[in-house]
Amino acid sequence: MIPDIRQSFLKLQSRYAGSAPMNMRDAFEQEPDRFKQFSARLDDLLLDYSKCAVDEQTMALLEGIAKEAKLEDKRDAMFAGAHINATEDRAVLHTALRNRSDEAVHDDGHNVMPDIRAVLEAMGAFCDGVRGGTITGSTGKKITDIVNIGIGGSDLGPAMTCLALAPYCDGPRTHFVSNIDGAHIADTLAGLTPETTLVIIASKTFTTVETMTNAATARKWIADTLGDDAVGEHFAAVSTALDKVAAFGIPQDRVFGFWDFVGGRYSIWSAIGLPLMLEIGPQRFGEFLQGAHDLDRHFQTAPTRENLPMLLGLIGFFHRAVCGFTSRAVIPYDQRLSRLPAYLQQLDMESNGKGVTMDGSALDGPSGPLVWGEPGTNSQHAFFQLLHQGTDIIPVEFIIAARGHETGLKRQHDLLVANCLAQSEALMRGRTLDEARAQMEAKGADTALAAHRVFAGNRPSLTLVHRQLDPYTLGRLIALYEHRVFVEAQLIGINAFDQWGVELGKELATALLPVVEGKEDAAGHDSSTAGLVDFIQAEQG
Ligand SMILES: O=P(O)(O)OC[C@H]1O[C@H](O)[C@H](O)[C@@H](O)[C@@H]1O
Repeated sequence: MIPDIRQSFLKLQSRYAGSAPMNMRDAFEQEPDRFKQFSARLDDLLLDYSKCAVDEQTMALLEGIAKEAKLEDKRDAMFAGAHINATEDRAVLHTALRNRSDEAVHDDGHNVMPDIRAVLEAMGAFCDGVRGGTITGSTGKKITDIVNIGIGGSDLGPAMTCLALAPYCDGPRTHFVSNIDGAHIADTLAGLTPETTLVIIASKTFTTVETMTNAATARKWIADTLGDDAVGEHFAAVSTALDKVAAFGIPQDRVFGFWDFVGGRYSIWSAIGLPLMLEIGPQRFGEFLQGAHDLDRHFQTAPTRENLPMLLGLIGFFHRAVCGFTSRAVIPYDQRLSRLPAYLQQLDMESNGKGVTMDGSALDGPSGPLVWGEPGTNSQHAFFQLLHQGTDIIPVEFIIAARGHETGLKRQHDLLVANCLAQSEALMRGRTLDEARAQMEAKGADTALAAHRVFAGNRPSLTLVHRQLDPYTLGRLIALYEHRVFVEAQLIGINAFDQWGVELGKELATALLPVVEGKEDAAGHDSSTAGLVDFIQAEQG
C-alpha cells in the first residue's frame, strides 16, 4: 500500500484483529439504523454495505485513508487527461468516450471530443444501415448475424453487454469468437450463412495472434463461398492501429478507430462497442453511455460517504488489505449478467494484479484480490457450501434488479429476490450450535448431527440493487466497477492501466510453436515442457 496511509491502515488492522472483533449479528440487534447508516444510493442504484464488519470508527478511518491517499486529486488527474498510465506514458480517458456534456477533454493539449463524436456518428450511420437493410451482404441480402472476433477487452465487454441487454435487442444476432482453439470459430460459423453474416475484427493492436488467426479463418469462410471480391462487404474492423487494418483490405468506411488513451478492458464505450450498437441501436447505445457519464459525475462530485465507487473501493481495500481476504465473489442474481464475473475478472485482475509500485519497487502489502463468480441461484447449488461453511472467508457481492423484464413471471422474480436476500442474511447471521440443536429437537430429529448444521456467520457481503437492467443502468454498473478498481489501485499504489504480466506467456508460446510443430527440438526448455511436447506429439501420431 502507499506509505501515506500506513498509520491509518495499522489502526484499522488493530481494530479489526483486536480483542473484541465485531459481530454483525449483534451489531444489527443493537443498531436499528444500521442499514440506513451503511448504505448509499444514486437514484435507484443502491449499495448496501451494512452486512460488512464496519462501524462508524472503521468508516471514519477509511474516509481518512481516502484523504491521506489524495484520492480526489488522483481522480481529478485521471479525468483531466494526466498521463497516469506512467509505464506506457499515456492518459487514461475512457471517461471521455462517454462524455455527454459540452466540455472539452484534452490529451496533450488536443481536444479529443470531436474525434470521439465523429467515430460515434460513423458507427451510428453504419449500424442504422445494417439494421435498416441499406447496408447488405455482397448478394444484397440483409445481415442477420454478426460475428465479433476479438479477445480480452475486445471480446468480454461486447459479449457481456450483448447478453445483458438481450431484451433491448432488435437488430441482428451477435456471436463472439475469441479462443485460438479452432473449435470456437468452427462451432460458431457452423450455424451461420456467409451471405447474411457480417464479421467484425476487433483488436486494439491488430496484432493479437488469436484474433488475427480467427480473422483469417473467417475470411476464407466468406471467400470460399462468395469469392474474394465479397470479403469487403462482409467485414468491418475496430482498432487503434489503422495502418495495420488497411493491410487486411477492409474498406475505409467500415473501419472504426479508437485511441491509445483507452485501455482494452476499458474499451466497451469506444468502437469496441459496435456489436452492442448493432444489436440495440444507436439511441440505446447513447443511453448506455449516458448511464456511465452520470456515474462519472457522481464519482467526481459526491462526498466520500455518499460516493458509490469510493465506498466500493474502500470496502474492497478493507477486505483485502486489512482483513486479509484473498478473493471476492461477484454473484449477479440475473441470468443475463452471467458473463459479468468474467468481465470483472479482466477489469479488476488485469488492472490490480500487480506486484510492483509505480516506481518499480515491490509492494509492501497485497495486490488486488482474486475475483470470481457465477449467477445466482445456480451458484447456491454449487459452491455456496464453501461460502457458508468453508474455512476461508470470502466476501460476496450480490447484484439484483428490483424488477425483471418477464412481467408474466413475476413470481419467479420474487423467488430470485428472496433467494438473493436470504443468502446475504444467512452469511451474516449464521446458525449457532444451540440453534441447530433446538431446531432439530423441534423436528424430533437426532441432534448428534447438529455440528454439521452450524454456520459460523459473520461473513461479509454487500448488495447492489437497481430498478431494472436497462442500457442506462448497465452503463452505470460498469462505470461503478471501473472506478472501484481505480480507487483500490490508488491505495495499493500500482498502475492499474498497464498489463506487463501478460507478456511472458505470449513470448514463450511464440518460442514453443516450432517445437510443437516438430520444426525445432526442445533443447533449452525444462524437462517437464519437453516431456509434455513429446507426449502430445506421440499422441498426435
Ligand atoms: O485488442 P487487442 O489488442 O487484440 O488485445 C486483446 C487483449 O490481449 C492482451 O493480451 C491484453 O492482456 C488485453 O488487455 C487485451 O484486451
